[in-house]
Amino acid sequence: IQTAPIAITGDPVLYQKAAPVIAFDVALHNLTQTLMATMLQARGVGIAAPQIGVSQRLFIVASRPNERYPDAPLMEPMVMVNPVLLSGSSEWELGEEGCLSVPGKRLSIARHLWIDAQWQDLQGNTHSGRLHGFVARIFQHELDHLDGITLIERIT
Ligand SMILES: O=C(O)C[C@@H](Cc1ccccc1)C(=O)SCC(=O)c1ccccc1
Ligand SMILES: [Zn+2]
Repeated sequence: IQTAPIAITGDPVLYQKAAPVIAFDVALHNLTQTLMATMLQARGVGIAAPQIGVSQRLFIVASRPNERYPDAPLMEPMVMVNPVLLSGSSEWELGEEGCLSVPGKRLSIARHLWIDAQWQDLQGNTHSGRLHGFVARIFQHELDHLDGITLIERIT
């Protein structure tokens, strides 16, 4: 399966608002496979389509325990199409984040403790649910990518 180069700070695609996915076709499946392979190769816990130069509203959340979040859940990677943050907890939590598009940086970012999210799967079915902790953090980080926001913009 093909991997793709990851766009890094300065690449205009990272600062655009991504377009909604409308075709749940074989092209979307192929894009998702490339996205997944690229994330796994880069050993990320998430990745958004704009990070491989595709300005579409699609990302993957793939939490696993790691040195910064040892109690993070090990989860099957979740493909989220046209994701929406419906509401977020009033409590925020500071946590260390990295970004595959901002190599070598670890920044402390405030995120909602939990969020109510809605998204579509690759078949176009709509799902919704409450995400907590590290999974909620990854979702919020990836959603920023779909809105042209990277860690650097979050800090400033
Ligand atoms: O740039 C990305 O979207 C991937 C990013 C996702 C992310 C990491 C940490 C918090 C929120 C979102 C990464 O996977 S960075 C590299 C990494 O594997 C990692 C970094 C910090 C903590 C745990 C993992
Ligand atoms: Zn990132």
